[in-house]
Amino acid sequence: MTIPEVQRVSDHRIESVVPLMSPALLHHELPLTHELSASVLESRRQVEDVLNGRDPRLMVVVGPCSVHDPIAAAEYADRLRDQAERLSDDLLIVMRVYFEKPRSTVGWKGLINDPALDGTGDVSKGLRVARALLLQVLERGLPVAVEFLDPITPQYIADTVAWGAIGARTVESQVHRQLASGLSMPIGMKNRPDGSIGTAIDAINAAAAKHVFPGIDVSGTPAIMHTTGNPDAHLVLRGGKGPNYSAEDVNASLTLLHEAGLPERVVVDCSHGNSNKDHLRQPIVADDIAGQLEAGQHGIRGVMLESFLVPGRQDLGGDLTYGQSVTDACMGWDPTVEVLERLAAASAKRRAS
Ligand SMILES: O=C[C@H](O)[C@H](O)COP(=O)(O)O
Ligand SMILES: C=C(OP(=O)(O)O)C(=O)O
Repeated sequence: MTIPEVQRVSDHRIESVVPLMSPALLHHELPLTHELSASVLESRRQVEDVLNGRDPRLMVVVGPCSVHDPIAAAEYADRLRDQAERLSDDLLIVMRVYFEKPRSTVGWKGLINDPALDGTGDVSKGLRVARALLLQVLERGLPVAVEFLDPITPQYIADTVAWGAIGARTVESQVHRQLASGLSMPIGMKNRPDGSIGTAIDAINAAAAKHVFPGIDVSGTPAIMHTTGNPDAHLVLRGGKGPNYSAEDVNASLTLLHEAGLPERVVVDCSHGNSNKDHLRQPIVADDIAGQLEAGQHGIRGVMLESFLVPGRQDLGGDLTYGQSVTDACMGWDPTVEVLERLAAASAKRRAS
């Protein structure tokens, strides 16, 4: 067989192949210092304590739907740090620093995949920019949340993460469940976009088990990963065809978890299917959840909010408004502070009861 024939057989639909640095090289360029490692470990411990009911606070995962401008994200982190400190008796605030966007069909896939926002796909630059921002957020004293979408990228960034999500579109995927079984932090399993909670419960069980699968190690070498299983995978209610945040929905989910022999704990996402992607509805959802906390609902261990400096969303393409989402619509800063205060007061009341 001639070389051109071999190429036709193997790379028929590959346009080009561009080398990528190894995770170890990126860690070398942008190291997690000893101090920051200690802070990640401490944040993970706090997240685990909240999820396991040893810490009565409410976890709030809050931040932009996606990061497209690291400068605006760093400004957001500055503001959020002040709130996290101020409300720390009642809330464990974790910043959404989401770089990987799962698309229903096609669309911008996030800053790691396409840091220039124009489809040129400079993944090397994307990983560098992402890791640099993650370190900046940690330096501000905030724990970090991401969605894990690509099975290769965790080796580049997961050492900085205190809470991870497997999204609604990938929660049924064996690849993602295996990945979750080996990740070092608690993982939220979202209900499927059609509302299926059983699929997320299957994912929690699958992630708790040991797995063996092919992956890459930190040097970038193909490796067979043997995982221990992740005991801290948990359900995230994000709504489906309709919302699923009501007291009845939460109780029904807790019952399903109980019947599956799993800890009765949920995180409720105020955005996505629970707000019908209308950012103005997120405070309404959060207020309902606050009411449930005040009524003594201990199964709700966390809340997710999509929030940025400027409310709403914009399309990529033209001149961009600083601090506004380019994916789903986000709450603006002032309503975010009001929602955090409402949730903090409800968390305090629940603790007192
Ligand atoms: O969180 C963001 C979006 O909801 C998710 O990436 C799916 O977006 P899409 O349906 O617009 O592709
Ligand atoms: C994509 C997200 O959520 P979901 O998987 O629930 O759609 C997200 O939180 O950014």
